[in-house]
Amino acid sequence: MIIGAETSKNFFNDLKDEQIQQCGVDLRVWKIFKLEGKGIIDFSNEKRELPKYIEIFNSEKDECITLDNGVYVVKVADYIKVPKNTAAFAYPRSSLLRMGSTLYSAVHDPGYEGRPEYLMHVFNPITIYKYARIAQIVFVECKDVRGCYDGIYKGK
Ligand SMILES: O=c1ccn([C@H]2C[C@H](O)[C@@H](COP(=O)(O)OP(=O)(O)OP(=O)(O)O)O2)c(=O)[nH]1
Repeated sequence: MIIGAETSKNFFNDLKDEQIQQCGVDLRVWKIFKLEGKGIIDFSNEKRELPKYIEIFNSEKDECITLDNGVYVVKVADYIKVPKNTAAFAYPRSSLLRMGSTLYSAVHDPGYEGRPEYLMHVFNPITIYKYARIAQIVFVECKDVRGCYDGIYKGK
């Protein structure tokens, strides 16, 4: 079952009122990166390597950036704490889709905390202002959860 925003707003530290939606919470841009080089992914994570992240935008320092068509990684400004019996999924705001860009999200695991990073694909040039609301995250109750996330992305 989806956990509504009146509860899920408590999974964050300091949200702005505009971020609280009907059943989800809008997430703000913090940093945007271009990728340089290749990634390596395997079964055990032993060989796992991320590409180099080149920071091209930081909401703490920059007013806005215009992104040409391409692929970027976006790190959100909002620190999330996913409860133990809960998972979460982030979706692009429909306004972002209407502008010809999208975000791709993986699963936010029970027990994860941190500022998630999403893949952003720009199909039509877009100007992004600092702390722009670009995604909405929705939390769902989970049964039969097998432990909590304690991987390399926790707390970052
Ligand atoms: O699009 C997403 C979705 C999730 N997360 C956060 C929350 C999640 O709990 C954590 C790990 O995600 P996932 O389990 O998919 O990572 P992995 O590639 O399987 O790495 P690990 O081996 O650490 O599980 O990253 C993101 O940053 N971006």
